[in-house]
Amino acid sequence: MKKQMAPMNRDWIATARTLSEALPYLQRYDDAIVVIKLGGHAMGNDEAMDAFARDVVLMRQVGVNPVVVHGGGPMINEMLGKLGVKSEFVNGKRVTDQATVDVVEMVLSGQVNKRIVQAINRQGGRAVGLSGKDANLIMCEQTDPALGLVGTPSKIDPNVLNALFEDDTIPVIAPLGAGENGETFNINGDTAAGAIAGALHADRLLLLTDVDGVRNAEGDVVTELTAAQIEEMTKAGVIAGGMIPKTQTALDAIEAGVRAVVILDGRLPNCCLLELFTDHGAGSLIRKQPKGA
Ligand SMILES: Nc1ncnc2c1ncn2[C@@H]1O[C@H](COP(=O)(O)OP(=O)(O)O)[C@@H](O)[C@H]1O
Ligand SMILES: CC(=O)N[C@@H](CCC(=O)OP(=O)(O)O)C(=O)O
Repeated sequence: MKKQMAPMNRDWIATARTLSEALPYLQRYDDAIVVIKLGGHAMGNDEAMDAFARDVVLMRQVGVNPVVVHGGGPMINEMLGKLGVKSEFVNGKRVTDQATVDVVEMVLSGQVNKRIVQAINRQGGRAVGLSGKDANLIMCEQTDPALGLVGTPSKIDPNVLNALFEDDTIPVIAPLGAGENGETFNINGDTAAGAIAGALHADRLLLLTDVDGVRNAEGDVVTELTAAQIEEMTKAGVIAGGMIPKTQTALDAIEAGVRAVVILDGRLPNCCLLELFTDHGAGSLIRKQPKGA
């Protein structure tokens, strides 16, 4: 039985000096599913990666089922540059031909995925890396012929994830998907995370990025955003660039049954724990509004 996540009544991160001191304050969040999208810009040095991995392991220890979906745009750019392959983005998506997708798969599934898996395992967790191609996790359709091998998830089979949860294992997913005709599709990391969270009816989707939340025209972070506000701010150009697919992913995920989505700064130490286990949370929260709100 899935339990509802309740906020903690005390800010144990601020008050507890050690983990053992903090543990009695933690409720058990049995079977809550939290999908965390770690963007390439939010991935820091080895120390920051270890801190992220510790957060993920601690989540598992208190009974949450974390699922990590990662990006790696800057790492793909670096490798494409080294190989002399030119690349361009249209509406936040990389135009992807066969040579590009080969590099994307090598970098995401090989390099970035294994770095995260190893970091979690070094912190005492049990992580397994996979991409959307494994066990037909993400089947894709072509998003737009003009973008080439960019995919939109058309069918998610979460069985492999449920088996991993049962086995106390943390899935780490690279955003690539399989096509009906054997193609490998490149999926935007936010889109892949939203689709996985939707299929799992996750309790939370955390989109970790390089800003502390969605900012309004005055530059202040909006702590809770409605669909109407997102629409208005996007029309006004206040939500722009990479924040457009993120807020759109959030709205789609809520529609698909995710309880809440939070856009927050992944570079902040303990950002996931601050968001999940403190009263004040972090970043910008988007959740289903009651009818008529
Ligand atoms: N209203 C807004 N609030 C916050 N950031 C915004 C806003 N509009 C545009 N942005 C931009 O969106 C960026 C995050 O998107 P992106 O660079 O694609 O993130 P990531 O690489 O983490 O997926 C921010 O760094 C910021 O420059
Ligand atoms: C289709 C598309 O654009 N795919 C992305 C996949 C990686 C990604 O999303 O990385 P970040 O989360 O770090 O931006 C790309 O090729 O860069």
